[in-house]
Amino acid sequence: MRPEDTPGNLFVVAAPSGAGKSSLVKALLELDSRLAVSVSHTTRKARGQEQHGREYWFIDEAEFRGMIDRGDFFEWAQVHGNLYGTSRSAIEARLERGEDVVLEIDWQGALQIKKIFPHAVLIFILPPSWTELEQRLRRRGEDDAATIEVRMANAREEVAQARHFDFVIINSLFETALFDLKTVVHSQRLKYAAQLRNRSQVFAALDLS
Ligand SMILES: Nc1nc2c(ncn2[C@@H]2O[C@H](COP(=O)(O)OP(=O)(O)O)[C@@H](O)[C@H]2O)c(=O)[nH]1
Ligand SMILES: Nc1ncnc2c1ncn2[C@@H]1O[C@H](COP(=O)(O)OP(=O)(O)O)[C@@H](O)[C@H]1O
Repeated sequence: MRPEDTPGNLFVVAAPSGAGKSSLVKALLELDSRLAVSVSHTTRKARGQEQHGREYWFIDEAEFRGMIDRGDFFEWAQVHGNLYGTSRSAIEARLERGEDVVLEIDWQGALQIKKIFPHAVLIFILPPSWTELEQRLRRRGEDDAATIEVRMANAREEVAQARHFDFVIINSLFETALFDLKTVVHSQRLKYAAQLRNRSQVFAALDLS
């Protein structure tokens, strides 16, 4: 099966660091049992509460380069000085089984994914302002001042990429942004179902069977 023929829906969520993408995706997953998140590989060091295999597969650069050489990644990119990648094993089997998958990756990865999976739905999350973005990074309390500075500088370039995405959601009030995200997911499922000719497939896709 070619990647673009896989029956599952693929959602890609990108945002500048601190915009609230992980919080939104986590809340979405709690509400939507048909959605699974793909766990990426990274060379970044784990933060306090993060667990190997839950937030990320934390590996060193030699291991990461080995995976690149073996063609294990659908996409990978350097972001804020670290390497991040989506492995084939993280999403291929799920999509082939017809399950919906969400990727939380940066804009470079999102555009690579769109080339491989043209049906992927790209969603960009924006913060309400630069000031609020910086405050969220500080309030999160996970990064030192230098790291926050790099992320704020990179945010300018990242936000400029929003125009390549299918949807843009402003995460001002959390519940409103979550509702917007749910609507995009629901709408994509309905669109996919409407394209199916077989009645039972339509019902299954709508979860009405
Ligand atoms: N291209 C790509 N980017 C990723 C992947 N996983 C995470 N990222 C992105 O890397 C950036 C930094 O992520 P992270 O270190 O978790 O910091 P955070 O966004 O501040 O929580 C974010 O833009 C993520 O979306 C991946 O597999 N591929
Ligand atoms: N709508 C919101 N209003 C206020 N704070 C938020 C909102 N959404 C997320 N946050 C907070 O902002 C910080 C960054 O969110 P996070 O999900 O880690 O961002 P990202 O994954 O985009 O880097 C966290 O402390 C989170 O609780």
